[in-house]
Amino acid sequence: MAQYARSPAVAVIRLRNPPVNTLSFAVLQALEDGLEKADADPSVKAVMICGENGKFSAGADIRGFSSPNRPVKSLAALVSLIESSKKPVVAAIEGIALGGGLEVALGCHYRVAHVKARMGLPEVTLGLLPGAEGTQRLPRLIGVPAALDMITTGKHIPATEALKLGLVDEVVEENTVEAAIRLANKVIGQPLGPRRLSLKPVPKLPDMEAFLSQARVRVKKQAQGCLAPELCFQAVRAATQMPFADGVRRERELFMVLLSSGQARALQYAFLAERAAQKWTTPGGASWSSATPQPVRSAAVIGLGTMGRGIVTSLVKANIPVVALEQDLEYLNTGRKAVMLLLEREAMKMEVGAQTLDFHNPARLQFTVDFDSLRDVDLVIEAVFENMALKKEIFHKLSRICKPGALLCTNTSALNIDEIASATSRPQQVIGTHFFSPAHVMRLLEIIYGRHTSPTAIATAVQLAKALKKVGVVVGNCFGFVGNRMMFPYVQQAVFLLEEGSRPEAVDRVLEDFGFKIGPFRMSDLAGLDVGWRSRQGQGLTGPSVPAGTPARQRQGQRYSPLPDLLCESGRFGQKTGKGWYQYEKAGGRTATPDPWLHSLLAQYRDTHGIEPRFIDQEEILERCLFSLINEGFAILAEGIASGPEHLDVIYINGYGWPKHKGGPMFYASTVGLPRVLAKLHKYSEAHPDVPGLQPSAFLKKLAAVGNPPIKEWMSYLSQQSSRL
Ligand SMILES: CCCCCCCC/C=C\C/C=C/C(=O)SCCNC(=O)CCNC(=O)[C@H](O)C(C)(C)COP(=O)(O)OP(=O)(O)OC[C@H]1O[C@@H](n2cnc3c(N)ncnc32)[C@H](O)[C@@H]1OP(=O)(O)O
Repeated sequence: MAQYARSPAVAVIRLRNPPVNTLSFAVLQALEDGLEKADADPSVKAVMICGENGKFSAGADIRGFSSPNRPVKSLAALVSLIESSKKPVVAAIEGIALGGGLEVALGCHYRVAHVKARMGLPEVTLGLLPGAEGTQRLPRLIGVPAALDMITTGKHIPATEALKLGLVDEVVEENTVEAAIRLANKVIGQPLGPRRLSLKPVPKLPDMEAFLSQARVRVKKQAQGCLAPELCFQAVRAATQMPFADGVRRERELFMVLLSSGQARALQYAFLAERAAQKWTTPGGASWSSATPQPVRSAAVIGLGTMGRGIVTSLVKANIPVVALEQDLEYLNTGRKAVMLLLEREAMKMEVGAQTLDFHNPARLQFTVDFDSLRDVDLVIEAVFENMALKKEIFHKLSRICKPGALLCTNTSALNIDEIASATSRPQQVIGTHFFSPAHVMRLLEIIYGRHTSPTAIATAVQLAKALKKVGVVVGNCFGFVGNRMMFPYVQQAVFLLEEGSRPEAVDRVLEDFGFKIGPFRMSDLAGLDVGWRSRQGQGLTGPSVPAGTPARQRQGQRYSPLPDLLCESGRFGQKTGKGWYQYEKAGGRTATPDPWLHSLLAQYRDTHGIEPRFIDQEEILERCLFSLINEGFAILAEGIASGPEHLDVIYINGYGWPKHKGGPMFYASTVGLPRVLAKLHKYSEAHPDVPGLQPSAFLKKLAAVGNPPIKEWMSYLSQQSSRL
């Protein structure tokens, strides 16, 4: 757990807890034992602390925070013990020093970092604050503005920046441990008082009060309903107002508030859910543990519309050479200009000193209208618009042109992967890669395997997601896959609520107050109402293919709302036309204003269809929208489309603006309590029997019958009893 060695006057304590040297009880105990041993040995003149396997430490064990057997051993006491050592202690930081790991380093008298190391106090992203005196030591070391920035954002900073801030004393390109031992030998006998951060004053600012009050406004704005950033701010402010010991007491009080909060539980769950979702499996038995990805050394993107441009940008940023293809020169030139603009913006955003984007080099980025240029690429991503016939034509061509091992990806948000694959002679290499707009910004990549997709193809797509710095979530093939399939009932409820008496701005407000970045109507306006309209036309739900005599508000015996179709028929496609569920300052405008035209359309519509409008309260809006989405999630799990609730939550947090501090829809359901979700769905489905999305799924009923089992146990109920579902 921590190895003790000598070199010769320097005691070397190596933290050892693979894979990232988290500070378990055993590690803390071993560290304490090592310090005592070094203290007791007169031949030891200095101590050096480093981590096993090129990593200092990722901090406290996140799984431990929610465990009833949480270690009682205080990390803060150990950090104080390090600081009070009479022999100089040097930290050798390789890889990462995060959270409690960095706090240990702050207790040391000197810090040496490898040039590739990263440091940070990411506790805020887990709903916590640096509770081992980090909020008191860091401002004393690097000043309040920089400390506040690190602590309230949780960002990781590279060693070079840490050196500039004064967080580390030395940055080395070679052996960090040797450099730290050298430094330890050098400082033997030097006074330690000035190196003990708890004894230092917090550096003054010309007007600390003014700085803090502006910073507080900024922190609050960025927090978007999250409690931890505000409490992190309060802890750092305490450092500016109180002596060290009092500041530590304040830090501890604030830490305890956060530790017991639901937000911290949700954020810690979200961290672990993201890791769990990387461990994909399919019902056919393919799995992350046995599948090997193919290398992707070059890629092609077909179609340079909004999605294609973002995908090209993403690939270039990941240093993967790209061939970008369009159907003709006019589209190609428009696409090329747009891609270059995106890349120039991205290059400007890149860290100073980071590798530059090499996008002017034709060997890295080539534009073409010639399909033959795709002959040698390792992977193709087709990103043309959602039209099955067109996609099949392209895949047929690809299967003739591309080299035998090439992975063929389709960027689609709903279309059937098997049907697309059927146009090729190699369906095992066809896979869905559903990017989210803007594709070079959004973290989510939904990876959809078809009936014939090989495990290698899945593993390669997952590897690609990693290379693009995205979260790849592997899911099965069904209409809308996971994200959009769960979104349909949610948006449907939002529209039904309008029919019954609500307004877009009322529905959006409730969901935005809940924490969504954007409510369903503002989201539809942003995405373009015509997208859904085309899809409904394709499904025969609206347009000339609807049989004469079909009731306006019914399709196949189920409730249907033609309201979105009516808007599209009046040319209201959302932001792009300046009018949708809201009005905008101009076509392409972004400021949504409630629209009296729409309000009178709603009034007329209700008159026409004999609907008596009623007041709909916030609770009903929230429950009908969220619980119908969650209900679909349970159906998806029961069908084996996703292998666990974590997958659904990761998709919603990273692709649909679900508030991370509420853990994702399935986690949220577990916090509400499954019996309560079920009871509400029963209530609403009795009131609206013609809405299948409100009828509780069999899996939800099964789980709720047990009570409210922990989310990590849900899938075990399914495998035991799936035959009866
Ligand atoms: C009376 C109450 C007393 C309570 C006592 C509490 C005292 C509290 C005092 C101080 C507060 C200190 C708090 C903390 O330190 S919180 C932790 C802060 N650290 C982090 O947030 C780091 C999180 N980890 C990461 O960012 C990354 O994992 C990474 C950069 C370290 C590595 O990234 P990558 O190489 O991409 O690998 P993975 O992310 O896949 O991780 C590999 C593996 O490691 C697991 N893991 C990583 N960090 C932790 C961790 N801190 N705790 C537990 N597990 C961790 C990760 O889950 C992966 O494992 P897998 O899920 O099994 O695959």
